[in-house]
Amino acid sequence: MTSDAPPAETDAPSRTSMAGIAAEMIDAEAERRALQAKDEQETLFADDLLPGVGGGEKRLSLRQGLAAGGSVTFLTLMTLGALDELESATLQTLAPNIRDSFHLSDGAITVISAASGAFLVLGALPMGWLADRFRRSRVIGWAGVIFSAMVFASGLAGNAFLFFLARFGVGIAKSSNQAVHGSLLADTYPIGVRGRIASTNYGAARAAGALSPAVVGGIAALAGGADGWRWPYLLLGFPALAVAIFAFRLPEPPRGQHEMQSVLGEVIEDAKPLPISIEAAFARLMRIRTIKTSILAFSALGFSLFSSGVLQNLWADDHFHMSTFQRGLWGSIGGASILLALPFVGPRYDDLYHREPAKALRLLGLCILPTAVLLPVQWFMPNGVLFMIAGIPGVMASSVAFSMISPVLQSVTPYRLRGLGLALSAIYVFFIGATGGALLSGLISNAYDPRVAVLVIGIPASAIGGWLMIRGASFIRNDLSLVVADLREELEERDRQVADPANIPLLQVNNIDFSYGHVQVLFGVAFEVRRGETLALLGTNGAGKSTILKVIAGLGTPSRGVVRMNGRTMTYVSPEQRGRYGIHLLPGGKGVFASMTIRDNLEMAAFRMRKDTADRDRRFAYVLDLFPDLAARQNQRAGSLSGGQQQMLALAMVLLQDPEVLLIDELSLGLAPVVVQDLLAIVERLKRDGMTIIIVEQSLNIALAIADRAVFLEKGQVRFSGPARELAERDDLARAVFLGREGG
Ligand SMILES: Nc1ncnc2c1ncn2[C@@H]1O[C@H](COP(=O)(O)OP(=O)(O)OP(=O)(O)O)[C@@H](O)[C@H]1O
Repeated sequence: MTSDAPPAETDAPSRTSMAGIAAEMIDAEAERRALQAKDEQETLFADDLLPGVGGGEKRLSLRQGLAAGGSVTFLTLMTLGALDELESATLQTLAPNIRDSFHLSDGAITVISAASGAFLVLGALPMGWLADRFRRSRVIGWAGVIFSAMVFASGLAGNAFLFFLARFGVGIAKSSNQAVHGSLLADTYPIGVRGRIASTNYGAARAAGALSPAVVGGIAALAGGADGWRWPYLLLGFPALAVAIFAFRLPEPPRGQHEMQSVLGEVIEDAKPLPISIEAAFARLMRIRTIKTSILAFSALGFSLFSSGVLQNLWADDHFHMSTFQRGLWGSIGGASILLALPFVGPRYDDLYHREPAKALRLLGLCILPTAVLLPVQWFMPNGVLFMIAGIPGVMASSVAFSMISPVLQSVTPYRLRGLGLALSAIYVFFIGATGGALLSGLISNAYDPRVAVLVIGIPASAIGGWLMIRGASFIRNDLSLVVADLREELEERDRQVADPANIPLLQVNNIDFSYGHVQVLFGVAFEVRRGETLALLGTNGAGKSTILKVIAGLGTPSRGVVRMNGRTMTYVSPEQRGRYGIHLLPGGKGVFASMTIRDNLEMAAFRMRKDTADRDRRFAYVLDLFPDLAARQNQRAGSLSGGQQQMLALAMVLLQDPEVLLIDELSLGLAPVVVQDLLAIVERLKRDGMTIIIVEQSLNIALAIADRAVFLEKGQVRFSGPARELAERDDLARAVFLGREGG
């Protein structure tokens, strides 16, 4: 083997000066920024190519849209949503009766009713996860069954604790509404009617919420007595159960079918999607700028919207001495005005989205913004009637904007992540927005008065919410273009797999962009590895070699692009799950527990196999046979081993996992040549045993000695991909490796 001595000693003087190095770093960063800016600009398709946009798409009436997916899904989910809302208002109306029945304090009943909202947020994540993995009709059905059982249980609860537990169940089950319904609706009905479907659903829920106090109060009064409050719960449980049982039979449409139809003209079905890691999904979703800005906008809006009604009533009572009836009347007029406005916003949103999606989002921003001006006008009104009247336009406009949260998110969320995307928004909007806003309003209102609370929170919240929404509008074209690009890539890949099913790569990365915070370090990285192949990843310092290994292992979520194993998408699969599918990473640096013995290190690594002792023994035998040095000194402390031996132990620990794809970051770094030779011999043996290996190597010679193919990365981009020996002939690239080592 030849030496890796750098051939460019003559470059040394210019590089050794600090100023030279600093200038080089500044240049490199400027180049990276330019690349990042270009990357952000690059993906812009014409409007006509975006899903649900432009002349090629037929305009649909709501009736036509519902007919396309069968109206039964819409009606069932709308009924479930309305029953949820009816139930939500039940506790508010019956709170005094329940308090007396269980001999609770005002504080305790308030906590119990507020807790239901928090449980709703708790349930959103699991519901979203289930929605992205399993038949949504089944998830909705089970959630409905639990909901009705818990509603019955609320009515039957013998004491306050059992009542609290029942509320817990109700809250969790209700979160299906946020996370699962939106996902199923998006895939059942065409893109062009999403706005109208959302506004109709919202209207039905609001109407049910408005009717609830009368219905619930009426039933409780009819039943009479101290336990009269139980009857509304017991009666509500029956229709909820009936609709839930019906929901099991709802059809399950292919995920993303309408985007695919619109963009590709056909539907690609992933019959068995791999489980999605919540962390990875959230990381990806928050990289989509339309999602990030609109979730923040709706959360800001939630800060003022959810507590404004209570504060308004408190002020009307304290300041204008309005009676309960008067306040109730104005509340109903306000609610009715929202119901009257909803039939306009849905069609308008759909219409604008069809023509130019950015305009649809801007419309929502423009609905939110005026509240910032209307609030001070309202809260300085001289009398109660004017105060109530002036409150109507702002709440009406903000509420109709709020009703469009689902269509906005549905449009840009990758179809595999719809459930989790909606869950994410529920967490932000209901927990941070509603609960955070309520807490803050409560604090300020206690310290000063409701007017101060509204002005201090409401004005900035509406201004920020509106501004963010308008800002989000400028991102949507790019984000929809990325949806198009991803779908096209998926179709190409599907066609390739159908045409040549015997030749599906074991591992594939395509179009990978990755950023640390705002700093993008990978730009459209793509390569493949076939079964049994050894691929060397080479490149200059900081080119992104370790980062792409992390992306393959699931330790980093790309902001764009796809990772596939055996042709199946695993971009959002957790690192642990990838380990189960056979992807294992030997990271660079120290990978052993220094204070533990070799044996204990290995035992730790084999923890996952503790139940299957036969498998565990087989793997131990294999690994100890590969590393006789380690086998001979199993009781020695790992920290007392040489660097090379520690590297062997780290490798042994990974090999215990029985990897199908082994990712090695910097096998030879800092090790003596003789140790490197030993390690290479082991890699050769692994190759013979059929293992697929991706190895990051600084040394070109080592890479050439073991790799079948090589990929050369520079500044986050693939500069070369091909047989390893061809890379050796590329003088420019080979030199870059040496210079990179020198410079870094
Ligand atoms: N955790 C991190 N946070 C922020 N930036 C990071 C992080 N890790 C790496 N980077 C940056 O990302 C870029 C790619 O780093 P990476 O470690 O993947 O490169 P590499 O090709 O493996 O380099 P080297 O050979 O020097 O290890 C570099 O500019 C690096 O500074």
